[in-house]
Amino acid sequence: MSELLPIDHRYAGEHEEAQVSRVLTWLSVMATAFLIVIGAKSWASDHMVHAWVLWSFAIALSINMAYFARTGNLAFQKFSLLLIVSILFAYLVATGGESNTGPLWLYAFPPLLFYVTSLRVGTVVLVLCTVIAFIVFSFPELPFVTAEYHTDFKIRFFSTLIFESMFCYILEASRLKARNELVKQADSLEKAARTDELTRLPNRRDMQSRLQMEFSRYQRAGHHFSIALLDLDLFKNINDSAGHDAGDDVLKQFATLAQSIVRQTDVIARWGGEEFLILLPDTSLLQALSLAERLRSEVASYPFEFRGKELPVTISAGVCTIAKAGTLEELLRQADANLYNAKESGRNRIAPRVRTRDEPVAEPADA
Ligand SMILES: Nc1nc2c(ncn2[C@@H]2O[C@H](COP(=O)(O)OP(=O)(O)OP(=O)(O)O)[C@@H](O)[C@H]2O)c(=O)[nH]1
Repeated sequence: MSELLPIDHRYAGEHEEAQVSRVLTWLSVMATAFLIVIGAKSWASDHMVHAWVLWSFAIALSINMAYFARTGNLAFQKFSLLLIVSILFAYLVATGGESNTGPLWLYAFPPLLFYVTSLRVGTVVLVLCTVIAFIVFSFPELPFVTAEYHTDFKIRFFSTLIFESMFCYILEASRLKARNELVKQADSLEKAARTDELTRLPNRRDMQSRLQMEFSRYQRAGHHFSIALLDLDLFKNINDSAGHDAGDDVLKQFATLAQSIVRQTDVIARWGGEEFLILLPDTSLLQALSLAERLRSEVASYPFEFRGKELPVTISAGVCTIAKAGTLEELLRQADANLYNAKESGRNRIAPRVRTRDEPVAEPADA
């Protein structure tokens, strides 16, 4: 039974990754520039150690950018950027930076963290950072802590940081929800654009892209494939005698029957009107003829009916293999010509003719 092609979001995913990586690169460039300038300011104020520490972080960020430009490893870029920024913030909180304003830079962390990681990882890292900041604030006598903060500042700092973190969480959660909603909508639109509304089979557009893919596979690796172009015989008579609804229902019944007969790897699509096309990957002409013949005979003996009334349904088919055609256009043209021959020879048959038990026949020249 054929399935619709799975929607490929790899392109969208890659596009998103590229965008994240661009944002991270720009943030790294800006942070490096800030660190150089603030480091220079500290140098000018005779805070040599602080200046050198800030420049070291600027160097670390530059190395991270250069490494990413060389390897393109986004996961590593994210991880090392977060690590550098976390250590920088820990340093700023512990030393107070310039005039005890270092902790203020921590406000830049929540949006960056949620953007770069997930909501869960971001929350865990933020809680950890808050705990570390709390320890530094509470125990100024710790060996690596040189700054002391006013109680008022500590209370305001924590409450605003927690408020900002929650706000960023909510914003990121709604951004992700909207994004997932859009992806879902794009998914169903894409599916609808590739599905025939009446039979729920892949439509002509979908089949054309599958044919193109199969043809590329044939050109690349020499995998042969065949097609069978099917047409319901004298379908107009069904519409005329039993009504358009009956015709529609017959098309649906035929689609279900045909899907149950073709292999999992074969694809049957509604090619248009009462015409269907089966794509048979890795299938020779003889195998394709045998499948088409089986389908023809199953259809001829299947009790199609509409509102209790039995309807006589048969199909004709033109089969062709890529080995005999060379190009997709020629393949379709030959299958169509064979279908025409099948109709001309009396319908309810396959062309080129296949040898049956009770009717041994030679293959025609156009096979
Ligand atoms: N009910 C219904 N009829 C359709 C649909 N699509 C095409 N048709 C009808 O299919 C009929 C095709 O008629 P023709 O092209 O004359 O072919 P045919 O009667 O099948 O005769 P042969 O192909 O020569 O065997 C037309 O009457 C179309 O209106 C559909 O979706 N539903």
